Amino acid sequence: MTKLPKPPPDIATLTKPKAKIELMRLRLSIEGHDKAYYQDDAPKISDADYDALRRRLEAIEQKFPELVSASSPTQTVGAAPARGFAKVQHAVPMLSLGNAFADDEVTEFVERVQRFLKLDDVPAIVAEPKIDGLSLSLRYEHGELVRAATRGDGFTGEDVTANVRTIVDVPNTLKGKHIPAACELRGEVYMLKQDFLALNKRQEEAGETVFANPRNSAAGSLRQKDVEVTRSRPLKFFAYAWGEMSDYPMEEPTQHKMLQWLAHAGFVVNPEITLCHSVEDALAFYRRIGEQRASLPYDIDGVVYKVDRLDYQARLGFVSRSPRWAIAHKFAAEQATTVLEKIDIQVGRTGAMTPVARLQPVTVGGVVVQNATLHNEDYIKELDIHLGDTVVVQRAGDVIPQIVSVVLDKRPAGAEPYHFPHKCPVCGSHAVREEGEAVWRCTGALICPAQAVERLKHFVSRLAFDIDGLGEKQIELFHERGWVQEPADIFTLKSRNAELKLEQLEGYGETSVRNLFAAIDARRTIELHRLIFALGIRHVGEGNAKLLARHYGTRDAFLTAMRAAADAQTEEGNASEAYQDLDNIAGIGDVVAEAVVEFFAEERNIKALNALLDELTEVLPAEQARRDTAVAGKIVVFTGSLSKFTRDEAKATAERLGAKVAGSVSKKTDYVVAGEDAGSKLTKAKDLGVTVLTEDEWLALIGG
Ligand SMILES: NC(=O)c1ccc[n+]([C@@H]2O[C@H](COP(=O)([O-])OP(=O)(O)OC[C@H]3O[C@@H](n4cnc5c(N)ncnc54)[C@H](O)[C@@H]3O)[C@@H](O)[C@H]2O)c1
Ligand SMILES: [Zn+2]
Repeated sequence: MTKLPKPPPDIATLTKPKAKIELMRLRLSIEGHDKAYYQDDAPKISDADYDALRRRLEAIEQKFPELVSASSPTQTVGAAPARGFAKVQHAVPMLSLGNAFADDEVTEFVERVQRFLKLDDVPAIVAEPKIDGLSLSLRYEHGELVRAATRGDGFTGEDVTANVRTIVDVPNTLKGKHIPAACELRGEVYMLKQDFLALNKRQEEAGETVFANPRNSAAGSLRQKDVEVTRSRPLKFFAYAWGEMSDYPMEEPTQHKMLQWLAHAGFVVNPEITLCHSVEDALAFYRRIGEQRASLPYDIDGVVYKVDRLDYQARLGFVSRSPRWAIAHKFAAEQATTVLEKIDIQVGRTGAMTPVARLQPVTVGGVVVQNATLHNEDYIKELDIHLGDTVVVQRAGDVIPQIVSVVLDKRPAGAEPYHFPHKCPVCGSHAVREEGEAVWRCTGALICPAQAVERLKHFVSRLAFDIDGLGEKQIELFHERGWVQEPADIFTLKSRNAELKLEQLEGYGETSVRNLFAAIDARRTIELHRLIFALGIRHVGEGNAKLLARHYGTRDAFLTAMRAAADAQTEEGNASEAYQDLDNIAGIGDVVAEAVVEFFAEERNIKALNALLDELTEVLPAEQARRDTAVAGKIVVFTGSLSKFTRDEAKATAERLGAKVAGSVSKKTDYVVAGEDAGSKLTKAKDLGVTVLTEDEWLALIGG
């Protein structure tokens, strides 16, 4: 018996108010996933899970038709064109397809067509593999390609003409005699599985985006702002449809004849496409292609059946978002069962701990799977996973394999439930899970090897230690060589250089090494807020670091208070005076205060911090914000390009004089200081009636 996660409430018993709420929730969720999928080419859930959300939405809307609105996902297609692309209006909309999952839904589709057309016999039906890519419309005028557009929201797509000209399968000029004066020819851009794997490997090595599956990789590659990037990606194209046709290139056109014409005109048409004369034929095609699925060189996610005769298609027409003359018969998610041997915790670059199931290798849809994601602690609890369980693994839509359920009957006697570790497996620091969050995070910000590179990069960044000549690249190199593991190591490079010999590194010489050491030495004196920010404590950005520095004033006052708060921390929480004092700082909330205390409660961090402090000569006390200036207590926004001072300088000065510098304009803003080419912030300031100052006026105001 298979245990399914979270059975949703039964639709039959759903009341209207409850339905309304659930519809709202489903719509928001679907819209979010649509954006991730169509605009960002990076889905967050599997297609099967997404389809389940849609099906539930449809079922509820069917029960309460009065709750269907025009903006419901059941009435719309895809997502609006993304910013950064010119928009193209489709002469004939590009729609979606209705879905069938079971055989009898296909039978019903054909019966519906027959009833609509009043036909006694089953009409001829073209069965086509449903290519898992993205659809593209190509406009030809007098046989020449003039414009290429993505589907977008069905009515308006993105102009990708320049990119499409790099695709070999798309002819620039149509061949043959019967070329319509104007036509929009359509089909699917896709990527071969092997090309997708090779591309991902290259991307991974270069530290670039890795795609979840060939579809996203095709979409991401086509929708590039830089044509050269698209050119470097191996995109392919199958033609299977059209939009506007000024006239048809044949008498009594049919889907099948049109496909042949597309092939003559110079397109690649899928070789598996078959003309069927009965539902049985169509289903046999579905099964045959389903068996071949894993060995086909490209991904397909089902079969599309289309009524062959175009005059029938025209009579059948459309319902909201899809044609009545076609339907997509989807393949079920690919699943298999196997044994979960153990669960490993992977620690990400910012300390997030992700559980990964190690499985006995199993083939799922033609691919060997040994690892599957378990997302987080709650997911494991919900599925009630025990080590040694037999589990159902799914590779739906080819996202990372997931475990969807446990086969309880096969649970070995004495199998232990899994307890999520409260310690980082990489560095041993304690882990915390913040309220309202699903992830556990390692608190060893300063010392955890899994986080080291990210943390060290942060440590030397512009608003932290800002060491000349020590940027992200150098940090990566020094860390890789084992020379710098934690911040203090940066300051001992010089004393270890007899051994390290930095001057022998490629690109370094005596002078650059001398300069680097001088730059490091210069930072042995550092402002308190930079030191606090550099520690990389969760939720402590530049602003919070400044609040803390100003409140405590000196290094010693700060450290003493933090140690006191951390020492007084108990299982039940934080009740100490030191904690209350921290929590009461204006602008510092519970979340920040707790994160700070967690950092100081980890001995390993304290050790690393002390090692760092030993290397520093002086931590400069925070400058107290002044209260006696013209701008004390005022909220200021700087915008446009400033010529008299840099943005950082302007900010530092303003803050020293007691002003608060904000990033965006609101009713609370007192002054907007606008440089050249100030844009929307300036407009907004004018709209809200906020005082706008030039750079000179600002300087006059602060007496500078
Ligand atoms: N995982 C997610 O978060 C997420 C989010 C949104 C959509 N999706 C997935 O996207 C799909 C829904 O998107 P959709 O609205 O594009 O519908 P669809 O993919 O179900 O069907 C329409 C599309 O099929 C394609 N197609 C491929 N071969 C075809 C052929 N031979 N003839 C006609 N069309 C063909 C066309 O591009 C067409 O636009 C579902 O599979 C869904 O699971 C997933
Ligand atoms: Zn760790």
